[in-house]
Formats: sequence, C-alpha cells, structure tokens
Amino acid sequence: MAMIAYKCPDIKVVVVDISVNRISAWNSDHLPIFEPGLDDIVKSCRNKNLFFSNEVESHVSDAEIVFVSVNTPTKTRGLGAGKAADLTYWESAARMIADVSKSDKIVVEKSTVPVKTAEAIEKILTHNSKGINFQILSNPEFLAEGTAMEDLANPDRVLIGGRETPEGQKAVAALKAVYAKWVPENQIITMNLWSAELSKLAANAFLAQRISSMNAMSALCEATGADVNEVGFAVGKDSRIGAKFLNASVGFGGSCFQKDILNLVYICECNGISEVANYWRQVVQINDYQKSRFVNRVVSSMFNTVSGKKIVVLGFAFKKDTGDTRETPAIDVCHGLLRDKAHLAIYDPQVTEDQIRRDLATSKFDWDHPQHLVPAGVTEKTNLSVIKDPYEAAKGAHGVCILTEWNEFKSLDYQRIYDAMEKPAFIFDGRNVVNVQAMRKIGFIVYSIGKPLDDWIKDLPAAA
Ligand SMILES: NC(=O)c1ccc[n+]([C@@H]2O[C@H](COP(=O)([O-])OP(=O)(O)OC[C@H]3O[C@@H](n4cnc5c(N)ncnc54)[C@H](O)[C@@H]3O)[C@@H](O)[C@H]2O)c1
Ligand SMILES: O=c1ccn([C@@H]2O[C@H](COP(=O)(O)OP(=O)(O)O[C@H]3O[C@H](CO)[C@@H](O)[C@H](O)[C@H]3O)[C@@H](O)[C@H]2O)c(=O)[nH]1
Repeated sequence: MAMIAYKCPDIKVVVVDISVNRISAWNSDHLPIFEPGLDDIVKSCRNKNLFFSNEVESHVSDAEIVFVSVNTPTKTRGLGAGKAADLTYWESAARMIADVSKSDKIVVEKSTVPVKTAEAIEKILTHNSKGINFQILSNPEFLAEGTAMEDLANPDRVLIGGRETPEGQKAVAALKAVYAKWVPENQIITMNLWSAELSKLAANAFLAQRISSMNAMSALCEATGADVNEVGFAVGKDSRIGAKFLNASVGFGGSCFQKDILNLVYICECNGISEVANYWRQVVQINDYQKSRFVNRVVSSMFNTVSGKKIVVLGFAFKKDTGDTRETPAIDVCHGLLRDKAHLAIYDPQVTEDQIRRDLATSKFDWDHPQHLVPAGVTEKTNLSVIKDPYEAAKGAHGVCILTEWNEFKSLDYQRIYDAMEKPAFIFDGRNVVNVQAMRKIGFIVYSIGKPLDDWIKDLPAAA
C-alpha cells in the first residue's frame, strides 16, 4: 500500500487494522517491521496520501477499492487442522465490509487464499449487500521479504483475476489502471479468478520445491563427496532451469511457503486427488527432514551429546535482511538442540530477545494468530540466552551454528571466535556462508550443508 501511495500521489491510501499497537507503530518513528527501503517510502507519503488508522469501518465505508490483506493462518483445530487455511479473519473482514458499505466497491483479495475463496466472499457480500454492487478481484502478492521494496517497484508481473462479466472486467480495468502508473502494461496479467488464486499457491509451491530439491541433493552430496554449490551452479546453467533460488539451506522458513503448500495439499485432498496432494506434501516433508538432519549432525559430531554444552546460534530470522521469524528453521533447530539439553547463546542483528523467547514458547501454527488469542507457553529460561555480541556469545562455547545468511556473518573474525571457544571447536554452517577451507585452517571442525565432509564427521554414522 505504501508503494501504491508513493507511485500514485493522486490516490489516497488508508491502511486500517484492528491492532492498535501496529497502527501506532506505523504512525511512529519506529515502524513495526524491518524492511530495507520501507522507512523512506512510508515517511515520504505519510500524512500526505498515505494514512494509518484503527477506524476500520469509516474508512472502508468511504473507499472505492478495498484491499483485504488479513492473515490466513493454517487451521490448528477442527476440519483440516494442520493443513487447511483458516479463513476466520477473512470472513469477519468480508462481513464488516458488507455491514458498513453504502456505495459500490471493488474488494481485492490480497491475502493468499485457497482457490475458490472469491466465490465464498462473493456469497457473504451479496447476501448482505442491501443492493450494493461488489466486484471481487484476486490480486495475489509476490513480494519477498528483505527485497520487498525492489520487488514492488519492479515486479516480474502483477496478476489480476476477475469475473468474466462486463462489471467484472470493468473492475479489472480499474485495478489495472492503478498498477499501470508504474508497471509496464505487458507485465500486468489478467485472467479468471480461479486461475489467479491458484497461480499464487502454484508459484510458492514451485519456489519451495526448488529449495527442497536442492536440499534433497545436499544430503546426497554429503554422502558422495559432491559439493551442492557446484551441483546447483551446473544445474542452474540450463536456461530452462535458471540459476536463482537453488541455494541449499538448513530449510526454508517464512510465513508463506509451508502454510501455502499445506493449503494446496488440503485443496487437492478435498478434490479427491491424493496422489497430487502427496507430491506437494513431500516438499514440506523434505524441509522438515533437512532441519532434523542438521540437528542430528550437530549432536552426532559432538560425541553424540550436547548436554550442558554451550552452542552459539548465529541468526534467528528466517532469512537475511528481515526481523521476521515466522516459521524460521531456527525455531526447529533450537528446539532440537534444547531437547538434547544444550545451552544456547543466540545472536541475531534484528530479532529481539522477547521475540525469540516467544517463538520458542509458541506451538506450531499459533504464531499466525493475534497474540491475545495464543496461549502462553513455557520458555526454557535457564538453557537459553540472547546475546548482543557474537564474540561475547562465543566465550566457552563448544559449537557455532549459522542459521541465517546475514552478510555480517561472512566477515566475522572467526579466529577470535575460535580462540574464545572450547576445543575441539565446531562450526555448523546451515547457510553455506563461511569459507570452509579458511575455517579448517583456523582449526574448526566444519560441517557445511551439502559440502564434502571433514574426516571427523565422515567417520560417524550417517545422520538420519
Ligand atoms: N508477508 C509476506 O511477505 C506476504 C507476501 C505475499 C502474501 N502474503 C499474504 O498476505 C496475508 C497477510 O500476510 P502478513 O504477513 O501481512 O500477515 P500479518 O499477520 O502480519 O498481518 C495481517 C494483519 O491483519 C490484521 N487483521 C486481521 N483481521 C482483521 C480485520 N478483520 N480487520 C482489519 N485488520 C485485520 C491483523 O491485525 C494483522 O495486523 C497472508 O494471507 C499472507 O499469506 C504475505
Ligand atoms: O535458494 C534459496 C532461496 C530461499 N531459501 C529460503 O527460503 C525461505 C523463503 O525465502 P523467500 O522466498 O526469499 O522469502 P519470502 O518472503 O518467504 O517470499 C516467498 O513467499 C512470499 C509470500 O507468499 C511470496 O510472495 C514470495 O514470492 C516468495 O518468494 C527463506 O527461509 C530462505 O532462506 C533457501 O533456502 N534457498
């Protein structure tokens, strides 16, 4: 919405949310999320044509176009629990729109939703419409966190799905005109509603599948002495495959991939196509396997026990350049190490101690609900410290795990870290950010995802 306000000074954009804290933060000097470039754009438009408000109903009532970007979590109970999208927030937003509207409106699905959601939303709106005409459009969002501003300014494509009726096509044209202020027209793709909804789930499934494919290869590389970076480079040189998004890692995280694939799996099951559901489920299963394989490598390398040992965790965010921790692989890895009674010293340049403790105390899928609805869990207080300085964290540590690919982790003084650690000193690189040879030269025993193994690790039973 900030990008629309920035590119279209003649359009008034009001961002409304039921969360008072979030709106206060959007109106303050400290925005509630860290995203490179976002501060400048928000601050240049705020209180000119970009406004943030909790007065949801009055602004919705006034609007011509309403973008609905509410959370669409994975259901935690009842029918479809653990897979299906929970549309509670969407449904309540749709009912509110129907209640407060006094004029015709275009309602845009910006959240990622199951295919056919527009049909359900249409029913809610038209059954309560008091003669008002609502047009539903699907306009899924493809930005990635950390590069959101660049992705929004120069998108690969903008997708708009609408009804194939004259009214539907008029609404599509109105939304297209907004994006056409800065996106070349041939990159604004229009299609039917169901294709647009499904394309979003399909795109995320394809992206995540590339990572799981590389992560599956990384296990085979470790078993054979191949190097996953070299394999990825060779594979990506094929112009049909392409070089991007082929980095092996400790696993993909983020609020979207797992949620959207599970949602796709559920839709397949509901349509009776279990073979297709199983195919996509494997992408998530390989991701879970990759995280537990990493924990097993750490524990088995350190004499099969980390009990009482200090392990430094470098990076908690789900990727670099964001403070977002939703579904970060660091949560599962930390839980695995804590289960084996390790003492963790966690450092991340952007994630707060509060957030880390909350994440480690929250049950699976609960993070995607407002905090007041999430039952408080118990955090391991004694076995966990969050430290502001990686060198301080390294003092007396037995091992270092790199779980986020922050640029600063490439240029840390690893000799200083090694000197401060117990020996033998281990480094487990879940993001392939350090130079393995240089680390070995310092004296570390090194494990780097999908790279040829040190003799120390090679001789151990394969970590399952
Ligand atoms: N985060 C991303 O990078 C990204 C990218 C593409 C698509 N999406 C999709 O966008 C949607 C939102 O994602 P997010 O990361 O912004 O989630 P989020 O949980 O950070 O934000 C959702 C917001 O909606 C508010 N909300 C809930 N119900 C409301 C209501 N009835 N009225 C007003 N506000 C309400 C919540 O208070 C919350 O602030 C999801 O469907 C997600 O899959 C997210
Ligand atoms: O080669 C790669 C690329 C990414 N990742 C990991 O994959 C996860 C997701 O990364 P990324 O896709 O860059 O960030 P998201 O913000 O989750 O963006 C994804 O999810 C969004 C929400 O649906 C979509 O809009 C974006 O197009 C889609 O890339 C992160 O943990 C990354 O570290 C890898 O392990 N290897």
